[in-house]
Amino acid sequence: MDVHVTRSTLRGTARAPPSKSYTHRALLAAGYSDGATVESPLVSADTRATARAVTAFGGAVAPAGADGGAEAEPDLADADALAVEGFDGRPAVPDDVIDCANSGTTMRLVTAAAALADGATVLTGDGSLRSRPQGPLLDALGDLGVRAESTRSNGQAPLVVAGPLAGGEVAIPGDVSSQYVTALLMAGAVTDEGVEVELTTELKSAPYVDITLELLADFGVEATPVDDDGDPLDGAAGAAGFSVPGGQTYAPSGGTYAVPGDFSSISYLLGAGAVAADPGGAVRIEGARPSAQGDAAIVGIVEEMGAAVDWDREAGEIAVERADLAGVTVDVGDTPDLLPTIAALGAVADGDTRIENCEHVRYKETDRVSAMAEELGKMGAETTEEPDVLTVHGSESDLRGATVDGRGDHRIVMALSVAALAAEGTTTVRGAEHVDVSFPGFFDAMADLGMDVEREGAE
Ligand SMILES: O=C(O)C1=C[C@@H](OP(=O)(O)O)[C@@H](O)[C@H](O)C1
Ligand SMILES: C=C(OP(=O)(O)O)C(=O)O
Repeated sequence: MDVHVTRSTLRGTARAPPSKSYTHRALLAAGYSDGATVESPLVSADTRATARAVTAFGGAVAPAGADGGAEAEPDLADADALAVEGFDGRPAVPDDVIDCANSGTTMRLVTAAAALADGATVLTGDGSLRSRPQGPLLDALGDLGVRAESTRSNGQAPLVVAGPLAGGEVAIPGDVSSQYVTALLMAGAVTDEGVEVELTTELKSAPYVDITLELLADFGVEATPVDDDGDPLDGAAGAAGFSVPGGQTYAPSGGTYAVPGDFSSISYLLGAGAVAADPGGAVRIEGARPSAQGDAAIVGIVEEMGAAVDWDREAGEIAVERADLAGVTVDVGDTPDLLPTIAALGAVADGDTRIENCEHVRYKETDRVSAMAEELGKMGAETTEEPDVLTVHGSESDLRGATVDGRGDHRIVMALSVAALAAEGTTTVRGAEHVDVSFPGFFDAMADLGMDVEREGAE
């Protein structure tokens, strides 16, 4: 699908979709349990992949309250809650290959789950996912005595994993993906011996491990970040390792778990308001309650760029007014998914926006550092790309409509659409259907706020 976005003025209220990161973890944690209900889940292409994996391991995922038919893949769309039948810590050997589609989180978390099964699991995904790094996790599982291989011996999917995993001590780098740590902690809790993870390089994307720790605690599972001396820390930032005792049982209090709103998705709504809210009004965002999400940093970033932002944390509501934005310097070591949004805002702002510590943002659905530099360039933005830094020269950028490529990447599509709101004329974003990965209702929400958007071709 192509979308044609013409410069527009926005006003009104949008609701943040539920968090993708929490939904993945909640579905898998419910799978590790003997059954639980996941309330207000994100139902999207990526979270469907995790639901498929839970089913492949012998669990089941269906809309809560639906009369339990035996459909292989029940329609989860629009479900307010999902009833998950668990596999109780003992995944069955899947009947078929697990297709993780475009979802890195699914592939990493499910690879470690597969290591618990007494037999082989094969995991694959789309072309993007089959080019992303899985080697460090395969090596770690290999060191723990499990067969864990890339079929092409290049550290990329397709993967073959054959357990069972008993637990133990393992070392892994922290600067490629935090999802490896999340995967080992979630699986480690149901091993016999538990797992101790030592980080050989500094942890990037650390708040995502905090999300994991928060969710594990809500499912009654203990896992602890530790410092160099093995002493416990309050959070994942600065951790030298992690420890999860084995023999634990997943069970959320009252049998249900509620997913909070998604701050990575909120970043587009907030960014759109900051560049295009009606001067006499504001854009309001609901579903923005605080949680462990590092991407809540977008609220402070947009404020620092000069927009008036009011966040009522208790009500979970953010109001943002349009402003003449100014460039900022931001370290995205903890918040890789904000890079496309910040780059788009930087192209609209005056002065330079320097996005530092971004090398790991190159290992996502696409190399997002190059993708944003090149696609914003087509719209007239000047950028400088270094391995670890992207600088957007806002003052030299004269944004105008162009045809840009979403690179098959949901975040590139949404960020370019935000830039398009402020560009002269009309911008065509190719491959816009990929928003289905994390924010299926993105263009409906934007149109409701007043975006002038035409959709062309199949969704
Ligand atoms: O654990 C998670 O839910 C995620 C972790 C991050 O990845 P990395 O840890 O690979 O940086 C993030 O980019 C991704 O969108 C979701
Ligand atoms: C990188 C992302 O997700 P994943 O790693 O799950 O593909 C993302 O949502 O931006």
